Amino acid sequence: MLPTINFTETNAYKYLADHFISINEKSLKDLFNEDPARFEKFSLIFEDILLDFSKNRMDDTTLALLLQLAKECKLDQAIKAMFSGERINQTEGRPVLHIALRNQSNKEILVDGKNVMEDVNKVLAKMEKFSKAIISGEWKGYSGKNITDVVNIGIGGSDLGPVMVTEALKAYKNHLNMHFVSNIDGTHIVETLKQVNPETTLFLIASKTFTTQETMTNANSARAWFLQSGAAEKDIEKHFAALSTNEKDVKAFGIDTENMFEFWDWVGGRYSLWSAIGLPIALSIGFDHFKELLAGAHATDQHFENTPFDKNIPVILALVGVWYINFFEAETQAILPYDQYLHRFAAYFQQGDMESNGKHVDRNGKEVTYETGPIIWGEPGTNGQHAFYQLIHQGTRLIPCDFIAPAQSLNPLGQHHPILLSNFFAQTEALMNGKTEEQVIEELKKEGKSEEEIRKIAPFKVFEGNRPTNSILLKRVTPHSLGSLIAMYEHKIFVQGIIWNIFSFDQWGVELGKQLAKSILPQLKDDQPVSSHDASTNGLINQYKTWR
Ligand SMILES: O=P(O)(O)OC[C@H]1O[C@H](O)[C@H](O)[C@@H](O)[C@@H]1O
Repeated sequence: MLPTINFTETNAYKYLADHFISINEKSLKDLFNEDPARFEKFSLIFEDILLDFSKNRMDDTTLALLLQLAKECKLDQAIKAMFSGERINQTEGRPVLHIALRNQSNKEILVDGKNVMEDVNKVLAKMEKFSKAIISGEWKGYSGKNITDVVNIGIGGSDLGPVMVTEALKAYKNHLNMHFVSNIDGTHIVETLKQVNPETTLFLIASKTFTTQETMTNANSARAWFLQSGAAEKDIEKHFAALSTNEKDVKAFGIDTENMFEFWDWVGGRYSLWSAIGLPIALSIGFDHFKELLAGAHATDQHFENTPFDKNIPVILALVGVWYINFFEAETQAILPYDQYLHRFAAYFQQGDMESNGKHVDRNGKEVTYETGPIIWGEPGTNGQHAFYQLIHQGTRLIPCDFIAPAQSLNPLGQHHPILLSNFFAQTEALMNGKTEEQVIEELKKEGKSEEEIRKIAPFKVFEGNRPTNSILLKRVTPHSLGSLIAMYEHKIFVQGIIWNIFSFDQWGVELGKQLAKSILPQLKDDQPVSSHDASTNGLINQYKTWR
């Protein structure tokens, strides 16, 4: 069982609330001037990843109090509960064991007296054999040709992780063309099927439940297309595989369980890229690289489990986030990777974070009286700079940002990488230091502007600065470092959920819309006007009926 402590009733919270008043008056510039050792104190290196959290609006006291908060919320107990396989997803009665999927130490993890590592290793071995057969061409399509294209059909956690990782690790990719179909909009599957040949295409039907409407509809359309293109029922076994926990429905769909890659209810959808759901990753970059991804995540797991909180990267990331969300009242968190390969990283953690911690009821079943999960957003640098950074620099909101960049480029081309990184370094410096009115006036004078012109324009050119950032500098994007980085964010989300006293591993909030869609669908069959909804919904449905 997880602790059920209301963090606003801890001593640390009360001290933090007082302490906030004095910190809020200080600028980041002051904090750096006051403490020459600030960078050394407020940065951590883990393997080839440096976290610099020194450009945050906090000092030694803040950190000490935040660490005390973690202690008072019994974070240590919660970490132990997760790693030991306790059913910490209490609202669904399940353990939370994505850490087992990448447990390269193979240390036993027991659930109901059974070591889950046996099943995990069995499926990994099956994934290895299968991916090797497909990649090498030993596995043939129904007409004897090699597989050239893989179409993953899944949505949410059965899509976002594999998409993000295959994009992030494109530099490690083999000859297989990867396609991902998620949206129920027929356009997605139709446009994808235009690009592939049934004789050389492998479809992966990825769904934890194997009941998700979008995925099953897309899967059935893919199956129909395959059969209409000249293949026979018996050929399905060469071209369709399932990644799921639901053996019964996989069989009913017509997929041989030989081609089923299993995972278990203790793997949350948004934490499933390490499981059979990662098969498209293994196919795209090869199984050995997939294992390195798991090893990177495992290294972070060990760091998270065993490192004192003051040196523990996920814990620090989480506490700094809590500081902004609950004291500075920051509503959003930007994730800004300065790496084109990481272009889906923020989108991935929109699900990871917002589906986990977008909760308004605490672990006692009571309405919370404080903010929980932030709104996660972001785009890769430098594109974001030319789009929305204006608001981050000069808008009225405080937006904590995580800047992420690799020191080494996987595509060193002329001056591209130094230019990219000069922007990465410049942005966090600019956000911290800003530009004073005196500096603006000085610059305008140098440009030869008149007193009158200077007076008019100067206020608009001032940057107040004092805007907080984390910088995460990786040596290089590799399967290992990416695995580590993803796991850092996963555990950050876990820590925040513990502090906020919420359940991070269910997602009841997505159910209501699904339920209503199911009841609306039959009403769309005929042209009879509907009147059973509110006036707005009736009006929209009836207009649709006249226009379709
Ligand atoms: O993998 P599936 O069972 O098809 O689920 C796909 C997705 O749909 C659900 O609505 C949940 O919100 C997600 O957490 C999940 O990843």
